[in-house]
Amino acid sequence: MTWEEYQILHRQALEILHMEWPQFFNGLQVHKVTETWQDDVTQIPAIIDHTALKPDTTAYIIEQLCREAIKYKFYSVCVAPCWVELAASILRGQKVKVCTVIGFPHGNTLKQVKVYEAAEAATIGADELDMVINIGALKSRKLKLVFEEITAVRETIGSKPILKVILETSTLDNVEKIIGSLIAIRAGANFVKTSTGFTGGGATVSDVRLLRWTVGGKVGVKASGGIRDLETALTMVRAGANRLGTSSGVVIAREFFNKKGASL
Ligand SMILES: O=C[C@H](O)COP(=O)(O)O
Repeated sequence: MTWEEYQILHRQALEILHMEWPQFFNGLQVHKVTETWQDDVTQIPAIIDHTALKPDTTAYIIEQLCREAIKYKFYSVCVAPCWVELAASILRGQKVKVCTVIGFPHGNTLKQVKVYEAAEAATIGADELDMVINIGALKSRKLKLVFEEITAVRETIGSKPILKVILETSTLDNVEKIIGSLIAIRAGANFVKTSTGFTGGGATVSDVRLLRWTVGGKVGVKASGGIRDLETALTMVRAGANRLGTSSGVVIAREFFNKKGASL
């Protein structure tokens, strides 16, 4: 997609937001969209959320995930809520953060359930929460519902835990991706994130670029789902990602350190 094509989609998204929900624009500061994005690609492991979210993940896998995160200096481990306490206890005193998921993977549970899950997760040690947006509501243009859910989570957890909103981009058209991102920013999200890795498609370069163009430089973009090697990781960062979610972190980190000729 070219910059000109993007701008047409951005205008369409704003028109839909205005039509469906005029109050959305009260106080909204639409940032000046910048065409280019550059980030530091020299520290790939340090922006990886080292992820194990499969239903059959065991305590042993979580312990191993935490050990790997310390060894390769990943940003965080991303685990299901039931493993937050264990991960937090292993990582106490370490730089590696604990990230968990809310309303995962489908995003179609009740708002109250997401709020409760987020509050509990933060209490037991989660530093970062990756919350799945209500995809069906977004596609039905029930935009207030989408917004209220993210706002409710943000207000409940307070300002400290990092809140990432998973859009599940492979299920959305481009205008929906822009609308979802604008709502997420307005509701206080710190990041927009492409995918759960559980519903078919994962991160694509064009989606990452589109999200970066939409959120500007102050909000993060996490690319996730299907990132299996260093080249893909680098491509995502060049497109605008400043965080990567992947269950292939060790493969990517080994490639990275081999290439740099650095020892751990
Ligand atoms: O949130 C991150 C994803 O679940 C990771 O997906 P992946 O297993 O395709 O790397």
